[in-house]
Amino acid sequence: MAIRYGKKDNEAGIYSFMDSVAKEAEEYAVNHTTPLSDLLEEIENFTLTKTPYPSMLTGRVEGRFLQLVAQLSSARQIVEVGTFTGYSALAMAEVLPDDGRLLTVEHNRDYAKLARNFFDRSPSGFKITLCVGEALEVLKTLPDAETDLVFVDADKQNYSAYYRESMRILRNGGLMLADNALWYGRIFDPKDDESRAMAAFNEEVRTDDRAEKLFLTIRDGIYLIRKVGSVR
Ligand SMILES: C[S@@+](CC[C@H](N)C(=O)[O-])C[C@H]1O[C@@H](n2cnc3c(N)ncnc32)[C@H](O)[C@@H]1O
Repeated sequence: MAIRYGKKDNEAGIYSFMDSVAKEAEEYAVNHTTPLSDLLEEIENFTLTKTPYPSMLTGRVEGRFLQLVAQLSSARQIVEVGTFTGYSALAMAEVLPDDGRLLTVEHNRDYAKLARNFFDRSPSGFKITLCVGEALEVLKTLPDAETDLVFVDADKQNYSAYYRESMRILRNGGLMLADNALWYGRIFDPKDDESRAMAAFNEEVRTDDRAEKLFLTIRDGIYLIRKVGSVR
């Protein structure tokens, strides 16, 4: 099924990266990428048609990418910051082995309820723990160096703080994926707090010798970071 992206979120609001830069390329990529499970397709359709901010959804290309990264890195312990309707969490959980676990954190109770209902319907739902709360507070409770993969997709002002906590909880060789690293192109000339925070986060990662990094222009940008040194 062909899926069309690029809806404006609201009248006042934000256009997706695809609208302004590469909508056709994005649709082409979607239609040349293996669809995910029926339930993930249902979550995607639900989110695109029934929620006020559909562009928050990662979607098929990024969902498949997250699955591949989890598979190729043989991840067993995954932490996600920003659940929304549960799409990316479930995508990664589906490729985890049965003894793998994914913790996802969401501070909006309504979104958490929607996600939990979807997780309950999935045969992979038992691998997911959904925590309702402030992501930074939850990350601070996690042990050092036991996580294989962190996916950050939430409030932009906290990305640097999420990065520091991720570098603490990741094992050496573990991976962090930071979504919206391009922040709709606003990082090139940041004019607001969120854009400045994203530009500062990208710069912090770029100059951190504890990390190998690859800046990907998939969708709204994904910063792929591999922890290679010990935490100072
Ligand atoms: C871009 S959406 C996540 C999309 C999701 N990863 C997906 O693929 O569908 C960001 C989510 O993070 C949540 N969020 C924002 N700030 C948060 C915080 N400080 N703690 C926990 N959740 C937060 C928002 O409520 C929102 O649901």
